[in-house]
Amino acid sequence: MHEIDAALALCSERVGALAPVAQSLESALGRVLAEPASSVLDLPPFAQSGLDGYAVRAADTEAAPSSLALAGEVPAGAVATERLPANGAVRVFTGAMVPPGADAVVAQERVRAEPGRIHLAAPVAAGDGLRNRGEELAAGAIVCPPGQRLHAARLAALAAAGVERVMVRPAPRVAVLVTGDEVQPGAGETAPGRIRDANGPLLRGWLSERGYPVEIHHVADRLEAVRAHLEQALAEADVVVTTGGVSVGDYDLVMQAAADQGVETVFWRVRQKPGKPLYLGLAPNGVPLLGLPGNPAAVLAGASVFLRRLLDLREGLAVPGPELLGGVAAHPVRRDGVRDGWLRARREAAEGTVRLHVLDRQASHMLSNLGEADALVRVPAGETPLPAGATVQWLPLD
Ligand SMILES: Nc1nc2c(c(=O)[nH]1)N[C@H]1C(S)=C(S)[C@@H](COP(=O)(O)OP(=O)(O)OC[C@H]3O[C@@H](n4cnc5c(N)ncnc54)[C@H](O)[C@@H]3O)O[C@H]1N2
Ligand code: MOO
Repeated sequence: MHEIDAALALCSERVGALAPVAQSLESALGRVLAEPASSVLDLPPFAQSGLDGYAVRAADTEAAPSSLALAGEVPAGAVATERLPANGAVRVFTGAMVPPGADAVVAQERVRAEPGRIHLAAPVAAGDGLRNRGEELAAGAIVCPPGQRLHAARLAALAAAGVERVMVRPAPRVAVLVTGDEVQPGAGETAPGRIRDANGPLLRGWLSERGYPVEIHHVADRLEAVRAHLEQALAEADVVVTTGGVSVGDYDLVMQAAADQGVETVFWRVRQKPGKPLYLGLAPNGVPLLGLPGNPAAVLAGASVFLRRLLDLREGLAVPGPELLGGVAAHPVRRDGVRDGWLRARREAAEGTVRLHVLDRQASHMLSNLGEADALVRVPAGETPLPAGATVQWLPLD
């Protein structure tokens, strides 16, 4: 049996990133950068005013008080072609090009203006109120290193730097095989001996929420059926996930079918609850196969922790998830003596930390506390309950 962190480390060792593709900036939202993205422009691209005011030559204001003749206006977006005359000032606005010869901008609140002239009570220092060309970044400098996910703010930084196309890893396509003859997909009356499918909707939703294309297949508990679906999934998807059929029962066929497809076992069984009989295989074409146990709570924890890691690795993320946050237990927490737990909890923001209220109904086949739960708390195995106030790690479920 593998420790959680050792199993995650095996994922990182064995699972590689997808080949990069070129994409327009607009379509790259949420993708991971595969190559450094460098600025096309000097930033700022020209000497700009940082204020609404007057562009001046600092030396002309040294003998305070001073009086300067107004020599025109440059609104933002216009080109300043005229050189600033001696003892002159040019009206400028925030973001406007500063005329050649000016080396400072004085805020309009600091001058007394009259038609054709401004009066300054105090000298202006060279550089005041100016944004110099290239002072933030020179053209060619790296704006974003590879391995970063392109969220909206990063896209904005790249857009400002004149970047139009980026090399990114494509969103992994995920195939999900929901196994189990007892599982009844879709609507209608539930037949005797059968249960409603929870894992299909869970994984479809979890993946869709995160922007991954997903296909769900329901597969009968027959070796030929599992084999056939697996063969197709491994050929067409970038990550394959199965639910059910990874334990020791006579109808637990996933690992057998995987071996028949030449899939190598990376690990089987992790010291965690839920989700002990978790399986990771690697197909000859590099596609990882994550075998999640059928119990829906094990699927939720398996997606939040292991599927998160696999997707991030396929996308070449520099620091692959899951990203565990810090918090404290709001109450004493009952725990397993042997296996670390992923417990469903309600979180509450409190004085610079997050208090986690671990909920009832934690068994692996139960999902009904998710009406309330919005966090998954990692609780280390232990003989005694974890005391209230103990530091814990947790993951948001939303
Ligand atoms: N003799 C042993 N039996 C079991 C062991 C063991 O070590 N020895 N481990 C238990 C643990 S822990 C888990 S977890 C389960 C995992 O078993 P499988 O991965 O083979 O999953 P299944 O048996 O197919 O299903 C488990 C459970 O989940 C229900 N299920 C399955 N699919 C769905 C679905 N799509 N939606 C809702 N519920 C689903 C299924 O009906 C079962 O109740 O094995 C234990 N057994
Ligand atoms: O590991 Mo299983 O998911 O505990 O019941």
